[in-house]
Amino acid sequence: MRSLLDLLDQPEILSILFSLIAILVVVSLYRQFLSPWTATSKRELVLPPSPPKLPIIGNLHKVGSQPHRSLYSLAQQHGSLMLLHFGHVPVLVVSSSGGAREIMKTHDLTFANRPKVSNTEKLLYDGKDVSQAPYGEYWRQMRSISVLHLLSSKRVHSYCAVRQEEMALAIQRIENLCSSALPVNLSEVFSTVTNDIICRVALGRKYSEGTKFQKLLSEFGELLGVINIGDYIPWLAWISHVNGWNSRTDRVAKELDSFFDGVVDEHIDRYEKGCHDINVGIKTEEDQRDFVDVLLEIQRENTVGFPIDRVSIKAIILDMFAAGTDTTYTVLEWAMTELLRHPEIMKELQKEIRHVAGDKSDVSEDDLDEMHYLKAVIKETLRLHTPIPLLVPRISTKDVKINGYDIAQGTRVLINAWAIGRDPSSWERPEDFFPERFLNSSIDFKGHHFELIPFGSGRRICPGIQFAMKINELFLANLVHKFDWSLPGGANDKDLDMSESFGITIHRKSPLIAIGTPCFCH
Ligand code: HEM
Repeated sequence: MRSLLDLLDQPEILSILFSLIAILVVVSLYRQFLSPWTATSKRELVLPPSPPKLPIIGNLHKVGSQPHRSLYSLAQQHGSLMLLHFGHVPVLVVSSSGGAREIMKTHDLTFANRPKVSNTEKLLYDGKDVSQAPYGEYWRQMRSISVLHLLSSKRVHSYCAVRQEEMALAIQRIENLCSSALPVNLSEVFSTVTNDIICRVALGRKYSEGTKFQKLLSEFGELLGVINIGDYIPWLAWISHVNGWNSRTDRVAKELDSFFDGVVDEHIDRYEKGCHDINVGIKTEEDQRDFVDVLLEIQRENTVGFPIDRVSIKAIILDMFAAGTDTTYTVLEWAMTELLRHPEIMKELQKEIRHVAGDKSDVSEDDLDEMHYLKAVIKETLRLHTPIPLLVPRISTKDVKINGYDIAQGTRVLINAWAIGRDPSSWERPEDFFPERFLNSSIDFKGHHFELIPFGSGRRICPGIQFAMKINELFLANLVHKFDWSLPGGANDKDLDMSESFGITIHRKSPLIAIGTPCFCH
């Protein structure tokens, strides 16, 4: 003690001590008032559990090529609300129905925005479409135009004839193959039918370059699923140049853009020539125009209160294809896969459909209301094979507390709907394909039951649910009504390859090939 007092007597030592105290005061004031967390000091923040991270890349190495599966495994160890870091970017991963409710219901407004990533900026016209548009007036107007003129129940009902015609053509193609005892590439049939229906109602006609367009769309879906390292670690952005992702993204964006330019020009030409009635797509009593005609009219008459340019028109049409084709046909693909793996469920479904349809050779849309087992099969498919397993990412627009955890403004949110669909606290025998679970249950997929959210929920819920479901129900019903199905070469149904593709929408990695035998029971 004595020697300490002696030391304090020396003026140099005293001045060093005062400087140290001053530094400590400044640092603690900074931490209190100027650190990024303004409301609370970092010490008091309660953050969700996080797996250990590596320097620079954070947890990116844990994501892998099947993010819904790797994030599911991580959540088993770290919990259903888990904070990861992709490079320097915080990412909240939600894997429980309760957490999803917090994000998409309790705090829906806070999470109503989408994060900006370079792939979607390039591929989706820099957020001028509906799905990536920032939450606000532009998004509201674009979404309501799409709903009013394409996706509302009334509109969807008015395309009934288009669906029936396209389904009849597809069934005819299958019958031709079956009569020559040839296997049917069901994946291709499903994708063509969905694409043709959307083409006819949105663009007014089918396009002969349809196959090329379909290929482009599937490449587009794959690119949307790519994690671009530069979005998370900007100084590593050069990697996407070297590995070719950037040039591939640019090429796909350019080719799709020139396709849609052609479509818009064709519609403008037709309007200028005064041929409003040569539309071969939809013929409803009240309106013979297709969706592009409607968008061009809105542009000409400036009815939304702000100018809509050509880019907005192309973006909104692309959205309908991008969001509507792959997602819809993959449900058919996985439903038929599961039915082929479970012949007893296939038989039960055929029994219901053949009972309701009676002697009729085709199932009509009016028959569908009575087909409860069919609806259960589709729900079970959406639960186990959620088409967009991580939904479409959201971002928090302000600091918020979720289940007691502090979530900072700018945190990206991935909702693992695929994991929620197999959460044992919500589902018995979660890994089994068991449609009966829905027969006496009120659980639906329209965004109110957070155990089953394949279409999301809240303000940004998918507006295409009815559009997709009508196609899926009608086509699946007719397919199993008209044919008995088996695997080629007498393969065992349990051997069916179940590998998943890579991308934002998860479909089968290998196409679904099956043998159809026409059923003459009607
Ligand atoms: C089985 C078929 C489909 C599935 C599983 C599906 C799924 C989804 C999901 C998960 C979202 C994000 C929802 C959220 O953030 O909460 C979404 C958004 C969207 N979907 Fe779908 N979708 C399907 C069919 C369709 C169809 C047929 C269309 C139109 C033709 C469509 C148009 C859109 C649009 C425009 C958005 C963006 C909505 C917004 O951000 O406001 N979808 N969809």
